[in-house]
Amino acid sequence: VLGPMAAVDASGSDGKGQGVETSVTYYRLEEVAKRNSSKEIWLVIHGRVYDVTRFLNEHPGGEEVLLEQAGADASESFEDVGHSSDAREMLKQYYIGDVHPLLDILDFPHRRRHSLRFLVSLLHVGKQILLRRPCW
Ligand code: HEM
Repeated sequence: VLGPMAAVDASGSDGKGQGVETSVTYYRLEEVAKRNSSKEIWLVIHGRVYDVTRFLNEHPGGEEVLLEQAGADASESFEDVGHSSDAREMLKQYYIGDVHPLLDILDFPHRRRHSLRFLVSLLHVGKQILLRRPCW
C-alpha cells in the first residue's frame, strides 16, 4: 500500500556547501518483499535496496542464488561468499534506495519471530541517526 517514500535530500545542501547533492528513495521491507520473482528481483544488502533484475543473467555466481534471496535481506549470504571489491563496486549500478529506518521499526509487531534481525535493524537505525541528518 505504501509506495516508495518521497525522495529526500540527504545532503543538507544550503546552496553553498561543497557537499554532493544526493537524494535517497526509501522503501519498506514489505515493498522489497514483493519483488521476488525472476521478472523483478530486489535484494537488500546492508540496508540498501538493489534492483538486480537485469543482473540475473550476468551474475558470476549464477542466477539461482539471487533467486533464493529475492525480495529478502541478502546481506549475510552476500558476505558469506566473500565477494571481491569489484563485486562490491558493481552493487552501485543496481542501487535504487534505502530501507527506511523508522518505517521498519513500525513493522516491529510483525517481526517478532525475527528478533535478531530486528536488533540488527535497530543498530542500523542508530547508525543512520548518528551519521545522517534527520529526514522525518
Ligand atoms: C547485486 C548483488 C551481487 C553482485 C553485484 C554480485 C557479484 C558477484 C561477482 C562479481 C562475483 C564473481 C566473484 C567476485 O568478484 O567476488 C560473484 C560470485 C558469486 N556470488 Fe555474487 N553478487 C551479488 C549477490 C550475490 C548474492 C546475494 C549471493 C548469495 C546468495 C551471491 C553468491 C555468489 C556466489 C556463490 C558466487 C560464486 C563464488 C565463486 O564461484 O567463488 N552473490 N558475485
